[in-house]
Amino acid sequence: MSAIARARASLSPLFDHLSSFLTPTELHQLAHAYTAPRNTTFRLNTLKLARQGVSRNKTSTSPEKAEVLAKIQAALNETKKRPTPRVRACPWSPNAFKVSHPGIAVRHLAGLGVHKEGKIHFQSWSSILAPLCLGAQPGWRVLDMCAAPGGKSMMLVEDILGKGLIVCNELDPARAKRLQKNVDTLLPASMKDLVHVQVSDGRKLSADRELFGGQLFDAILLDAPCSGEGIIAMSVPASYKHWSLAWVQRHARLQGQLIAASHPLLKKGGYLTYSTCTLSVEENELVVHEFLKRHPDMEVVELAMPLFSEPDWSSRVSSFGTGFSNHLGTRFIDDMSKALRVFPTEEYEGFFVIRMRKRM
Ligand SMILES: C[S@@+](CC[C@H](N)C(=O)[O-])C[C@H]1O[C@@H](n2cnc3c(N)ncnc32)[C@H](O)[C@@H]1O
Repeated sequence: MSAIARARASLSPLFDHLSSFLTPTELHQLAHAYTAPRNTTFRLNTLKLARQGVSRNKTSTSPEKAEVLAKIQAALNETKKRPTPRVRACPWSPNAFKVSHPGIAVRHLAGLGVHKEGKIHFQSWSSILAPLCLGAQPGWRVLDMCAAPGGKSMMLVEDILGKGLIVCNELDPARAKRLQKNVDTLLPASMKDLVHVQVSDGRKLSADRELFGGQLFDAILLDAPCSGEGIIAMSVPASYKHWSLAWVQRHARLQGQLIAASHPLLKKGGYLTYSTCTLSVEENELVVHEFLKRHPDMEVVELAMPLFSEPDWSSRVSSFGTGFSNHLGTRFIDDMSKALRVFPTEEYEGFFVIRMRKRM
């Protein structure tokens, strides 16, 4: 039996469930993605490059960036892998990269000085998309409702350019400690005051408003706990051993409660970005649909990256597609085609992200 056939056999309830919206070819590609090793990806942490706080695009050709990339390439040259692994740029971000060889894992590069100094952060390209799609601006107060271990929060700090506040909320105290460690490694001392880490249930935050001075937020990132269908790897049984329809439904309920709790915390005119690393419609479009039905003051808007204002954006990157307008007889309200669905491949984890705005 091939590895793909084995994946389909051992995850057959999942494949049956996904067959309500994936074609037979897509299901086959998904099984391939679950079995193939994923390329190691990372981003440059511009906060730790010399000209801290300058916008990420402006640093795209800085000498220090070239120096960091050269150090990583030198380490790759020393590996015995053939063909020699190369650092390759991401098509939609000047500071996201991958290593071209699937045999290079994070552990091969984690000991490098540039990593220990926080100049690079290992993060999936899909994860990098969510804060870019939120589009936080200098001076904003942003709530990251489910923040640990904090890769996305640290990118939000890059966006506010030294002014404003990022409240990083997390339920699990052990994961909040990992988040604090990332704050310590990835932020220069002068920027630590821009981040407030707190341990709290995101569903109860509106009752705890004094925790962050009682003020509302210009933007909220809800990167929700999910069933993780976009990050399954057959070589890591922990990534799929819990999966069941009940597991999907349990997460959908929690996601519905979290997104509802975000609403009273958002300013009028503020942005809410909802994301997951799962594929099920029940945890993505359906959660947003139910939320929008109950909150007519919210509307779906374009994702903040320039790529997504182009009419043909979903055909620009082969893994990218739009959100679904309907599913199993339910026609979703508002414009789900503005949402991004990322299909899992060797390069990308599966992901869903949508941006909404509270009307003025
Ligand atoms: C998808 S992960 C977040 C990843 C994170 N945004 C990042 O980029 O590093 C979801 C997180 O939500 C946390 N979580 C689960 N239930 C929660 C709740 N009720 N309130 C707040 N956080 C919760 C989990 O412990 C987990 O750390």
